[in-house]
Amino acid sequence: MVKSGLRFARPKRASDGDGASPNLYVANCGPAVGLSFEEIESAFAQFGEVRGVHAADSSGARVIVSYALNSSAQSAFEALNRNPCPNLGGRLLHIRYSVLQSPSDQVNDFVSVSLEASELRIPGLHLIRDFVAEDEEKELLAAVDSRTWNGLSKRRVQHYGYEFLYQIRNVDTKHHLGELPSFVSPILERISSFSSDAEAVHGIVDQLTVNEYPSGVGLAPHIDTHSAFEGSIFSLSLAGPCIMEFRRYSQGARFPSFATDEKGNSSENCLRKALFLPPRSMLVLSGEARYAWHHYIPHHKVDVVQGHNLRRGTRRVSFTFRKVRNGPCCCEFPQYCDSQS
Ligand SMILES: O=C(O)CCC(=O)C(=O)O
Ligand SMILES: [Fe+2]
Repeated sequence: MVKSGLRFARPKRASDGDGASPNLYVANCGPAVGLSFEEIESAFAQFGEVRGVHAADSSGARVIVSYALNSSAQSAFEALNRNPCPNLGGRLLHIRYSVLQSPSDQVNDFVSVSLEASELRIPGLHLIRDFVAEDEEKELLAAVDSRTWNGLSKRRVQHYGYEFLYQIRNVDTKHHLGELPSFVSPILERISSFSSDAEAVHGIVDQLTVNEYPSGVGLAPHIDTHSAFEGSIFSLSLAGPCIMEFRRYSQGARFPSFATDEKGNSSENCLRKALFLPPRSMLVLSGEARYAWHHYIPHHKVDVVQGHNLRRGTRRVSFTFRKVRNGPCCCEFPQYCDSQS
């Protein structure tokens, strides 16, 4: 039985709710690790009446098992926590007591994922599938793999044209690294022929960041700094898929009055929409999509897309092409603009 509509939280402190909750937060357990809700329910039902099994978040690997009685939760906790569970293929479960969140604390971690950019109805957001062919994808990956990667804490990057400095979220304009490498010339040609953006022509896109994300690694919600780049942003996905979430915060972006946790969950209400990015597709962000919406890659190994669990590849490599800005940004979204605040 899968219930939705109720949200449970992992207690903030290990002792919170110990033995005083009928709800267990169970990690390493769920459809993403090959366990159906029915199997989970029947394994936990040995310890008492199970009222429901809920997805704890959109990872597919963490569930809430909700008992009728606290004592059942306690028995299951004592028997199964950090012990291989014989009825679930010997899986080692990590269990904590969970508490029901009050509606004001609830953060909706479930955003339905579209396959088509047009369904999101975000002006300036476009996705072009099969922007490169499979053999070109291999060549592009081989080209960057023969160059030096720079290690960040969870992913690796390469910068061309200008270096992007993560501490200041801006580019070092005084230090030109040279022309973009010749292996991206066909991509630049295609960008200029596909794009209606007059600025986005070959030779005018002058900065490239290549990101390599291992499976399970994402990117914190952000808007690319307005004062750093002008025109459209073009991001080519290679090697593996991911989902990208778009968020429109009412408070603006530069001096946010909200806090986001490591999953990007925010205490402030925002509009959230998500798009599946298949390998070899080109995402184009312009206008409102580029200047007013945060983009975010959740830190998932498995994305739930239209009811299917899609496992990320061992890596996703993206090529993000941008144009370094000359002069301040004069966009129509001053609340998100570092040049205008
Ligand atoms: O990996 C991607 O597609 C997006 C990268 C990105 O948003 C960035 O580098 O600012
Ligand atoms: Fe970005």
